[in-house]
Amino acid sequence: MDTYDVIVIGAGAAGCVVAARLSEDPERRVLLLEAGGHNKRLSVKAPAAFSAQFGTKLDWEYWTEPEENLFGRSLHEPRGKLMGGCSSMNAMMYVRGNRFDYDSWAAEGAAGWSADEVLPFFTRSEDNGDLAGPYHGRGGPMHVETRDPDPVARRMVDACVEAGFERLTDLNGAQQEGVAFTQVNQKRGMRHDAATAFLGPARGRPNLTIKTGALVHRVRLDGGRATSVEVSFGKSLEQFGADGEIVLCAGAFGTPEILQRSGIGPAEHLKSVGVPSLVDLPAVGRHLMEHPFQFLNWELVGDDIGLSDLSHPKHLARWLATRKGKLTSNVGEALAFFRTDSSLPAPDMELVLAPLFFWEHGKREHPRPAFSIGLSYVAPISRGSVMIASPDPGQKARVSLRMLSHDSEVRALVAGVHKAREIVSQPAMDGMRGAEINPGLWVRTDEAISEYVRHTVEHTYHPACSARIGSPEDGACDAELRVHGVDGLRIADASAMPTITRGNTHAPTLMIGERCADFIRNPARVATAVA
Ligand SMILES: Cc1cc2nc3c(=O)[nH]c(=O)nc-3n(C[C@H](O)[C@H](O)[C@H](O)COP(=O)(O)OP(=O)(O)OC[C@H]3O[C@@H](n4cnc5c(N)ncnc54)[C@H](O)[C@@H]3O)c2cc1C
Repeated sequence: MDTYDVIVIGAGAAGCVVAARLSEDPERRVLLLEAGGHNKRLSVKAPAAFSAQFGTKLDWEYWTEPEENLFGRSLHEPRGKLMGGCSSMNAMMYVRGNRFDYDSWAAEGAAGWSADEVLPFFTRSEDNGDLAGPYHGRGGPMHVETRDPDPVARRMVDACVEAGFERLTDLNGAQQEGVAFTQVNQKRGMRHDAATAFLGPARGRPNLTIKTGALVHRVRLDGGRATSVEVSFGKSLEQFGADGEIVLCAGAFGTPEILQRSGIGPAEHLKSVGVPSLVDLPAVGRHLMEHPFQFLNWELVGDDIGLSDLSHPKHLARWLATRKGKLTSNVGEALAFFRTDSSLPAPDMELVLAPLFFWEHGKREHPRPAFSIGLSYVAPISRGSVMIASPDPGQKARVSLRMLSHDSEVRALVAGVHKAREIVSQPAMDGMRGAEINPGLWVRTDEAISEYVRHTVEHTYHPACSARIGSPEDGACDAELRVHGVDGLRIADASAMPTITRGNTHAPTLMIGERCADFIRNPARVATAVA
């Protein structure tokens, strides 16, 4: 059996950070295991093509169980199965969330995770091409920049300002509330995913071994310590030993799946699916959080057609020749944050402003040019679950979001629909605003909008918190990301978030990866966990 100092499971957003940082020490032998393959594909590199990956072999393609509050609909949760994980599939929006998120984490027991304490781990990763100052980093591995937005997106931002939003340049600075063009993870017109950014400079290191096509079945324990990993490459089964630590970075679905298959999770459930329980941790797979996402679309009239002709071959030709043009769009070109209720401590709604028709994960088309506003409800309270149905790693877990379990969540989305309509009615949109396509003007009353939301709401592709930091009764790991009841096993990915952040989840997950690497590199320096 080949043995390493550290084994990292999953080369997604956080896994790439952990493997790259830990292999900076040439004495540390690091193995990175990834079930998917390489990320050198057009649909990965060309920013606007991200949704072309959905339903392909690059997508784990999770579907939720029928959602009880959404008239029994099952929702598709695409998840990147390739180097970079979802960071190679996402819409590249670089958003850290609100400082209230991190201060709440710390207040609820996650010692060391307050906004001020996590800031250096955000800036350490960052190479911001446009913004500087105390909130931003230069020279880090992950490039961040503001693109040149489409004219339709510019007008949508002007309309937000007319509707009362403050115009900002930085949604990751002192103030999140307002409207700004999106900062994105792109470099020279291409996606800058975590594999490219973090592993690109690390690949040549002799102490870093990367294995793709490596489906991790389970972590093996010996005397309460995680000592090896069982992996299949096609039909052949192999085992790799860890002298030091094993770090789970398989994402909000993959990490609780692997823990449960390893016998670490809710004992009763594990027994019921034929897995011997080794460590009874009820919270593994519970507390799953996700942002509900409601799109609205309008027809676009006048000379500007936004990104509506994106699939025309001339745009691909231009991008291939120059890495410029419409294919560099991340679709969500501008973002606005606001509170649906002024008594809230922080914004609960993120508006994603997109100069094209987007509906059902980009699968639907509209015969005429259009633009969209997506409402991402960033302060949800519903909790779902990720539970394996068998010990077989080829069988995906049962995922339930239990989205919109609380009427207050629907009320917030209804307020968001009213706000989006108010924005679109502003003078800045005159000459551009056509007929409302979805929901359509006949859906007017709060009651009708509520019903419509339950029929059509999706998610923002942000599952999190399914193996979260918390006490052994309520969480999977402590504040230094160590799995409760097991030595030598940590969790570093979106599943570890105590609660979901108010914004997109990629940047916070990179930060979690940075923190995990720091915990492992500097065990004496880090504070003792409280959780
Ligand atoms: C379509 C889409 C759009 C998004 N848009 C944005 C956005 O614009 N901005 C933003 O901030 N966030 C966005 N996100 C969310 C963001 O990308 C994720 O929150 C983030 O990538 C999560 O990182 P992670 O490390 O937790 O998991 P992932 O990045 O999903 O990585 C997990 C890795 O583990 C691997 N893995 C899983 N199971 C196994 C196993 N058994 N064996 C071996 N390997 C395994 C996976 O293949 C994957 O590579 C989006 C996500 C999607 C899918």
